[in-house]
Amino acid sequence: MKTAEVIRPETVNERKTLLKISNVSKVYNGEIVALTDMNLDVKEGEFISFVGPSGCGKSTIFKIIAGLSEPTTGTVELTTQTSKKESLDRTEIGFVFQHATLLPWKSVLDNVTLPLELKGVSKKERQKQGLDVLELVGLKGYEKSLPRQLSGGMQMRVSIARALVAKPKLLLMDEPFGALDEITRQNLHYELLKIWKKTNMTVLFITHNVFESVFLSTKIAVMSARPGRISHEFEVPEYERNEDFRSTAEFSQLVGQVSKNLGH
Ligand SMILES: Nc1ncnc2c1ncn2[C@@H]1O[C@H](COP(=O)(O)OP(=O)(O)OP(=O)(O)O)[C@@H](O)[C@H]1O
Repeated sequence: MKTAEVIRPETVNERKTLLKISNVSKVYNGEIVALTDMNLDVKEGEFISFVGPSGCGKSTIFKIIAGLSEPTTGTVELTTQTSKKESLDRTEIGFVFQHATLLPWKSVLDNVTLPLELKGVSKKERQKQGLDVLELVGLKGYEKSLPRQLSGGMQMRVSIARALVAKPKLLLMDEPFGALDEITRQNLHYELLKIWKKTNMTVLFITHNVFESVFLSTKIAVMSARPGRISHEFEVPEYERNEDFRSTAEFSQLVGQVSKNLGH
């Protein structure tokens, strides 16, 4: 079994494991080997970014974690459950995609509360939880708006709110800010970090942007070219994430380290 090279700061994370990916491989149609021998331990409360070349299997591992696809070999365990034997409890996993994928005819509030409606939660309770989560993402007052009346960044906030409304333990974000302009993207970085701290969630985040991965994460998982596996893990020390952090020597050094190991 190949193991990833772990580049650690002095402090070692002692938190409980939330998700364990063990020797996962995925072969599509009996011929396309998307993942091979992938291993990763995710601790509660971590924010892990996945970076790697296009087609290395980042979305594939997210689909396996979410229970939307089965691994060909290996296991993904969320606390005590194993996706090989039974699907993960989806209510504990939220998913945010690159595009907001909102229903255009439904109001912001109705979009956000859709997962609760599907679970049969009463209208009164749905509205309460929906308004709470809209406040959390900074969209208080927009509950009656339609998606087309919002900017791309605001639509993404709605999409994040919809994923948060069911109070997931684990949030999977597949290039959520990839289609946004740089200023909106940076504003959302701060918002997302605030939400992450406030909710104590565990976040897994796919990005092609190394700067973004260093700014947001507690750990960066670098994946090799297809067939993908984790080739390096970088733990990011607990710097205060503010505008100054982006111009520090530590930030540039981490960006350099991660970039140097991409594509290996
Ligand atoms: N349903 C599928 N059937 C067949 N092949 C697939 C399927 N889904 C993904 N693949 C292939 O598996 C490989 C990994 O795809 P995946 O989308 O997981 O990569 P990725 O790292 O997320 O890519 P990108 O960064 O471009 O979004 C690619 O070669 C892709 O073409």
